[in-house]
Formats: sequence, structure tokens, C-alpha cells
Amino acid sequence: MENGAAPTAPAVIVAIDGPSGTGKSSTSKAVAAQLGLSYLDTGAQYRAITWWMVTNGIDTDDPHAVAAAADKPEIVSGTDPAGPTITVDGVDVAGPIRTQEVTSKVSAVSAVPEVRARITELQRTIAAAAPLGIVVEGRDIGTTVLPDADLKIFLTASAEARAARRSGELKGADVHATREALIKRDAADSSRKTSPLAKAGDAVEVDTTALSLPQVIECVVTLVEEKRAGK
Ligand SMILES: Nc1ncnc2c1ncn2[C@@H]1O[C@H](COP(=O)(O)OP(=O)(O)OP(=O)(O)O)[C@@H](O)[C@H]1O
Ligand SMILES: Nc1ccn([C@H]2C[C@H](O)[C@@H](COP(=O)(O)O)O2)c(=O)n1
Repeated sequence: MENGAAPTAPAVIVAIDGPSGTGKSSTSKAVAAQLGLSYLDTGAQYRAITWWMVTNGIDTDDPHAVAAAADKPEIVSGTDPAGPTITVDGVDVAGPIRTQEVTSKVSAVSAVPEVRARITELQRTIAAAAPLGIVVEGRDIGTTVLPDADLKIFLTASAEARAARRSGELKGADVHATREALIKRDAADSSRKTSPLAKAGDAVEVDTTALSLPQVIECVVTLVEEKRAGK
């Protein structure tokens, strides 16, 4: 380099999609931290808008009511993988968006086209502003939000493995009930008309059923490094 500065790698955009409990958040956060990239949890954004609808008395089973309110809340995502944040109208909602009530209503809210248009625009703005690049995780990142991502990963795992992981998180949760709830949410997310959960044609599928979390992280880091090296 003429000025003696070290060459900087161009920003890299990584899209990680897959059904619930496949390890998207854990993997994306760790990969972003390891590679010095930003991190965006798009599920948290859909949960945040759902939380706002519930808190403001909007009937989440009425798509017209949800559509009419879709542009009202201001959702802000912090993208540091060491401490991602999410606020709605300035209120920290990181805890409230994980309640059972929000989880049971988020698929209906996120199926409304006006909600998807609003949140997709927000996601693209955040990704474009990430100085060194970003790992964005969700359901439709590789297919719709960032179809030109440098690398697309689609994580999968058996319903049994996913339910066991989730039940481990929710102390005392019934594995069978957790499995049924995961399957129901995946079916709703996969069958909606607008931007369903789907694997992009050019995504690399990684089945995490028999892999530990560190093994999945290593696999994805390697894929990003290979992509950067032009392999
Ligand atoms: N390969 C793995 N082996 C064992 N446990 C894992 C693995 N990957 C993730 N986990 C654990 O499974 C749980 C769910 O992981 P995570 O939240 O990352 O999944 P997710 O795909 O983001 O789920 P959701 O879409 O529902 O938010 C966490 O407790 C996480 O530590
Ligand atoms: N890109 C995305 C991300 C998430 N959603 C919806 C569907 C999920 O059931 C819900 C919660 O996501 P999670 O926190 O479990 O990752 O949000 C979506 O439609 N598109």
C-alpha cells in the first residue's frame, strides 16, 4: 500500500436463516464477534413490533388492524454482537419480547405484508451501514432481505434436537410440548404468502443435529473466511 496502511477487507454480508432453535442466534453472534462484524437478530425486531401491538391493544389476529398500525412503533436495534439491544419507542424490550404471549403471536404479526415491508427496509438500512460487514439472522434474509449477501447459510436440525435445546433453556419445560410449539411456529412461518421461511437456492445448508455449538461456529467461520479468500 502506498501510504503504508494495512489493507482492509471489504465489508462482508452473511445471511443465516433456518427454523426455530437451529442455533441461528448463538452461531451468528459468535461468528460476528470472532470476525469483528456487526450482528442483527431480525426475529427480535418482529418480536418487538408484536410486543408493541399487544401492549397497545391491537388485535394480532386482525391483519387489517396490524397493517394499519405497522408504521407506528419506532424500533431500534443495537448491532454489537457482545451486547445486542432492542428498543421500541425508547423502551428496552429485550426481556418482554421473549414472553410466551409474544412468541405465540409473532407468526401472525410477521405474516402481515405491511409489517414485513417496514421491517425489511429497516434491516437493509442497518446492513448497509455496518462498516466492516454484518451477520444477519432470520427466516428470509437470503431469499428476500439481502439476496446479494456474500454468503448464505441455512441451518437445520431435527425437531427433537431443537426441542431438547429449547427445553434446556426453559427450566422444567415439557420437551413434547416444546417440540409441538416449534413445529407449529415453523409451519406458520413457512406457509405465509409474503417472504416465507425458505432456503435460498444458493445457500449452504448445515445440519446441526449432531454438531456442538462450537463445531457449528467453526464451520461458519471457515465458510466466511473461504468466501473472503475468494475460494
Ligand atoms: N449445535 C448446538 N448444540 C447444542 N445446543 C445448541 C446448538 N446450537 C444452539 N444451541 C442451543 O440451542 C438453543 C437455541 O439456540 P438459538 O437461540 O441460537 O436458536 P435460534 O435458531 O436462533 O432460535 P430462534 O429462531 O427460535 O430464535 C440455545 O440454548 C443454544 O445455546
Ligand atoms: N427474518 C425473520 C425473522 C423472524 N421472523 C418471525 C418468525 C419467527 O417465528 C419470529 C420470531 O423469530 P425468532 O426470535 O424465533 O428468531 O419472527 C420472520 O418472519 N422473519
